[in-house]
Amino acid sequence: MSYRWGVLSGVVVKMNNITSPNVLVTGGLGYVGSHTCVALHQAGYTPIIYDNLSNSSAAVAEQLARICGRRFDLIQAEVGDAQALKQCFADYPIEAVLHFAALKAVGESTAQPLMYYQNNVCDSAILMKQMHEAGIKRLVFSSSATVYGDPQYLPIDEDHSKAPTNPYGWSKLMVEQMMRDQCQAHSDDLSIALRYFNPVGAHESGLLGENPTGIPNNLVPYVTQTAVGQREKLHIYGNDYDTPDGTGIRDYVHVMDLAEGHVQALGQLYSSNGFHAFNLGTGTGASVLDVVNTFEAVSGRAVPYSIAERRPGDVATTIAAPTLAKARLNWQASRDLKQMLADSWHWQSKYPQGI
Ligand SMILES: NC(=O)c1ccc[n+]([C@@H]2O[C@H](COP(=O)([O-])OP(=O)(O)OC[C@H]3O[C@@H](n4cnc5c(N)ncnc54)[C@H](O)[C@@H]3O)[C@@H](O)[C@H]2O)c1
Ligand SMILES: O=c1ccn([C@@H]2O[C@H](COP(=O)(O)OP(=O)(O)O[C@H]3O[C@H](CO)[C@@H](O)[C@H](O)[C@H]3O)[C@@H](O)[C@H]2O)c(=O)[nH]1
Repeated sequence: MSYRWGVLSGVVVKMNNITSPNVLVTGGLGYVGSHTCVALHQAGYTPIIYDNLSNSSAAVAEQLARICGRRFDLIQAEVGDAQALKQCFADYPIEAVLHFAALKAVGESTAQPLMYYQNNVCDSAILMKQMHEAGIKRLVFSSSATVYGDPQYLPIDEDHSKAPTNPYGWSKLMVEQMMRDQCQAHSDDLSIALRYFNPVGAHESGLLGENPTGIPNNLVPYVTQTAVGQREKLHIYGNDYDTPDGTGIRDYVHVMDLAEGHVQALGQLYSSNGFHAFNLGTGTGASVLDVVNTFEAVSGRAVPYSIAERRPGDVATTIAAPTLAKARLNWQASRDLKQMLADSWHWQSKYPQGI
């Protein structure tokens, strides 16, 4: 059965009659959201995907069906469309919302801040209002290590000062504040912000992965696209940082580890109310040259590179303290850098142009 809500709201396709708890996944066709749909399915939840396809492709839904052996219902709509949300909450009993949908390019957010505040903050307020009206009390939000700004100490724990250095980062911190205030106002609301460090890697099948449009901003997709021949060479942004090899150090975390972190966070939402924030990272750092060398070793491909100027806004090192997530969510990253890069390469070599 399929039916329309009208031009703005898109299409709902109802295909399944499943009794496992429904979880609404906004941005479920995107990079982290799609991998999380796999982990949710494995854990016995039914993801209902809600995405406007602004930065993803409907082909991801097909890949999910291949991995999971079933199709998930897909609602193509805007998070800021209150009517579409109302209809969705009327159509499905929803246990919890996992809110991934956002714009995420730091540079673009500096050039077009209002677009970021509208899409990431205002639309999140609309989502939270509709959740409240529908009596849905559980929310897991994709936050970012970017809320901390320039590290004052390492590793960065959740109490570190919050001082975003760009509108994207502020948009994440503002949504966290809305969640905090909403939980304060409604004592039975439960919400968790997960502050990701640097998500990389792909599903082990090679059927899902990071699918950036245009020239990648992030290191790992640039490395894999260079290795597959799409880019001539990698530009390493600075080799004069105060790090052992002079290149920037980051806490890379496998996207399937992140996905499993969301499942753990959902479990926590049944036992503890109020607002909580957790870092999701490994607690160890890798430099740009570590990434290049490890990638070459696992892929057998050369990655030509040259040293370029530092990129404005970059810091030398960010590393998470992931201890709170271990203590409270019983979550710990288990996949190492080799695995992350081998899986990224598996995906990229299978789909050189993405999907
Ligand atoms: N990937 C990272 O490096 C990283 C790091 C920290 C935090 N995050 C956060 O994690 C979340 C997921 O990131 P990702 O890397 O999967 O990004 P992504 O762009 O791959 O996925 C986001 C998805 O949301 C959809 N979307 C965006 N705005 C929407 C809207 N208004 N209504 C409906 N759908 C909308 C897009 O079409 C896309 O499918 C984002 O909130 C991002 O800010 C990502
Ligand atoms: O072509 C490239 C791209 C990156 N780098 C370097 O590689 C490292 C990692 O860069 P990148 O993958 O762009 O990640 P971050 O700059 O750490 O930013 C990511 O991680 C942050 C913390 O989660 C999020 O806020 C951002 O949105 C997300 O892009 C840094 O040292 C960069 O200078 C290069 O040398 N060449």
